[in-house]
Amino acid sequence: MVALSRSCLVSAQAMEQVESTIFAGGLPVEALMEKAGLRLVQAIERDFALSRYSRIGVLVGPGHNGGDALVVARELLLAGRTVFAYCPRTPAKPLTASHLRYFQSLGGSVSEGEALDGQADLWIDGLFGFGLTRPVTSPYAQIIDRINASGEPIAAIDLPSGLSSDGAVLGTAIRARRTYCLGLWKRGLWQDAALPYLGSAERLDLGIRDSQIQMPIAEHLLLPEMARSYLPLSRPPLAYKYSVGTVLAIAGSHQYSGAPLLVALGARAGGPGMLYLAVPESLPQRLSPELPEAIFYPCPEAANGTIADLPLDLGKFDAVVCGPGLGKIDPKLVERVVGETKGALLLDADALNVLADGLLAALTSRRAPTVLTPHAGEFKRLFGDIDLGDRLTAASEAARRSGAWIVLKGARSVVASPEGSVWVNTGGSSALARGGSGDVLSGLAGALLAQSHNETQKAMLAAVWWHAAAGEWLAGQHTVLGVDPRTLALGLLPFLVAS
Ligand SMILES: NC(=O)C1=CN([C@@H]2O[C@H](COP(=O)(O)OP(=O)(O)OC[C@H]3O[C@@H](n4cnc5c(N)ncnc54)[C@H](O)[C@@H]3O)[C@@H](O)[C@H]2O)[C@@H](O)CC1
Ligand SMILES: [K+]
Repeated sequence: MVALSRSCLVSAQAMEQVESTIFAGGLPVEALMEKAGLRLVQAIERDFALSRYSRIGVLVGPGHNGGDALVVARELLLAGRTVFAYCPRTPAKPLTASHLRYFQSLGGSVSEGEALDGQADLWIDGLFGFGLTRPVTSPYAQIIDRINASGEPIAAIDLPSGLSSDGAVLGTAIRARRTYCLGLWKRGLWQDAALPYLGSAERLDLGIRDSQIQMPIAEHLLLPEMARSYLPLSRPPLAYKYSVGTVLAIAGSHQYSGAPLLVALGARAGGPGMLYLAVPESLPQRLSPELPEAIFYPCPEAANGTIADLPLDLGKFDAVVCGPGLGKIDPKLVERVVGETKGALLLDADALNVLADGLLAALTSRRAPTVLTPHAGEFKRLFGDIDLGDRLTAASEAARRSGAWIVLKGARSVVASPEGSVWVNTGGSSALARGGSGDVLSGLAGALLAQSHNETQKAMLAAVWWHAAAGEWLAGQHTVLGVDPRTLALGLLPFLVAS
């Protein structure tokens, strides 16, 4: 079991509660600040070859984030580095003020209003942490914009200043090279909106024990080691093809005649016992050479090249994937799929669009797990009144309303369970921002769902992690331009073997 402190995502308020538990337990705030500062110095020395920098500028804000920064500045000074503190306002918090005095007592130089340009070739951002409560204004906004514009690397303490701990960018924000989050992950760092500011992020452990995290935690990082531990799904020695998962994909149209192949290749990597494809009748002869193992249901076609009927029993599959490339299919067909599928049902792409209004009502009658995999556009059509500014809350609210699992795809995909848990994927690459990547995910997820006997959490967390991590891995080999959906699907298993 992964320690809660490693995976949990907290708001500023939750962090304050944890810190008050720590202080009430007897640790002085000064000690925690000193510990944070020393952890920061270690990490900064590890990540930045400090001897390469001629002048290190430490931005000191009015609160304890500034206090952390001054501990770092003092330790760098004592290590013989050329460092100065830039402190635009007298510190509001006494502890920060005393660290400023001590830094100066050691001969540390402090500057206030001078122009910043060219003053340093490495900046450490201690302006604001999780105490930021309103958009940054003068003089901080100008300082942030000038430092960003300088192009010099910035190491951010706890959060890039200007980013709220819930993820909203309040005005302007530091664009960090590296962000060192203290103690527990602040949830805002994992909203897509934070990505341009975060740089690469690391959590610095401050020795917070799970017992000190007393509030219920609903939001977690989808830690790679946790998702990886789910794969490959266990397979009993006495398996036979029908016992290890049967998955049906309902996909494709004349316009999107390749979608069924992408879904099937994604499913294949997931290792289902049987793979079935319900596609427009003109497609099988093109698809079957690539998919010798697939069993086809050729479906009558409508005038617009979409599936016009589904001549099959939808109740006999462990999992059904419906949506990729369906085009403007008759909504009644999707309603039939929702009504007649007895196993796990994953709805993606056009199945989501076509049912936008009627979908949610239809889902409530289902007993087996349902998974919706919208990207932001599909999400807006389905849940238009839910604000996507906070993707974690949005996915969770949609899951609660629909009673379905929600995979809100994006730079960092969010998985939300109907019971209220949320996971944010840590990986991902813009290499996957291509039509068809989602088809591969739907197929892979469907194959894992077919074998997971209602352990939907395992199947979905494994699928989302696997798909994104494989994409990153492949981008390393083919560049971000070279991960077309077919390369991705064919790379899923080689990635898993290598990881
Ligand atoms: N509380 C603690 O014991 C510890 C806190 N830590 C550090 O302290 C930070 C939290 O410290 P604080 O709660 O003092 O707050 P911050 O240092 O994050 O914010 C500074 C102060 O700025 C003020 N402020 C908020 N928004 C502003 C705005 N837009 N313009 C101007 N001023 C604004 C607030 O009054 C706040 O107290 C954490 O992010 C972390 O870096 C760590 O040292 C660990 C120990
Ligand atoms: K900061």
